[in-house]
Amino acid sequence: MIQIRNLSKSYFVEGKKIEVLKKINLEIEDGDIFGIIGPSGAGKTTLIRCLNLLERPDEGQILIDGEDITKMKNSKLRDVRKRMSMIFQHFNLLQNSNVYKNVAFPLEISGYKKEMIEKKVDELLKIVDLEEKKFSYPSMLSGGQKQRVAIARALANNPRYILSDEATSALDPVTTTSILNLLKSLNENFGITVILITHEMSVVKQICNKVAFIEYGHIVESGKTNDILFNSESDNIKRFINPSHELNYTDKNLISGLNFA
Ligand SMILES: Nc1ncnc2c1ncn2[C@@H]1O[C@H](COP(=O)(O)OP(=O)(O)OP(=O)(O)O)[C@@H](O)[C@H]1O
Repeated sequence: MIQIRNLSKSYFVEGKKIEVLKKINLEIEDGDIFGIIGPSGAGKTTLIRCLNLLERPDEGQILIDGEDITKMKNSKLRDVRKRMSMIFQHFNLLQNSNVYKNVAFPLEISGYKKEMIEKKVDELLKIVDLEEKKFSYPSMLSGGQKQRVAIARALANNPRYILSDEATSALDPVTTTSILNLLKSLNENFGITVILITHEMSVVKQICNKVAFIEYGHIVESGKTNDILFNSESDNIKRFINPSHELNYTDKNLISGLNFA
């Protein structure tokens, strides 16, 4: 289980402090497909980057099975991070390496022997259904195929968590569904917990069992997906789910006070 406790993060831009995450509290249980949704600039990417300490939080704790990873050092931290793989909107593949080399890369870094790497890459390409593209280069692949390579690479170190940062945002709806189905099957068949950032409600509806809505660096609400989708009291969430949602009284007053002339 991951427990995020009072996590805060600010940046300083030209001497001005920008508070990006403000006392975030969240719990992600093993086996969850946990969606983090919210408008652009809400702090979603920063939050996910804090989870694997690509960004160091200023305050707060990130407990994995009760142990605070922000206090861990060297090899212990390396081991925890190794089991948190990330996938990205733009795939981040090595353009001058073929599919085999891209997937083999983390295994080479981990010091596996050549025969072991060959066996493992073949297994991984089978899981993502890309065996026939083993010697293709990224430029020869579709967006969905590139994301499958990235997922195979992400699986190389037997991750406990996959952190997905808008991994389907550059894909068409059909390809999005196929990538989401792949993530769901990894969750079901290998017990991998998926933490998924998206600004698309359709993604959350398709695979997330839980969801947190983040806005201006705050968690507005989190819980089971259906509870957030159907029972949320928050107007901001309702509007995010359904942009044509009726504005509340304060919003109407605000708009009627504006001068559109
Ligand atoms: N390294 C940085 N230095 C300064 N400001 C940053 C940095 N990274 C992010 N920010 C700012 O933090 C805020 C949150 O950014 P973040 O990328 O986490 O939001 P997001 O919810 O993922 O947005 P989007 O959906 O557009 O990707 C933004 O105002 C952004 O400009």
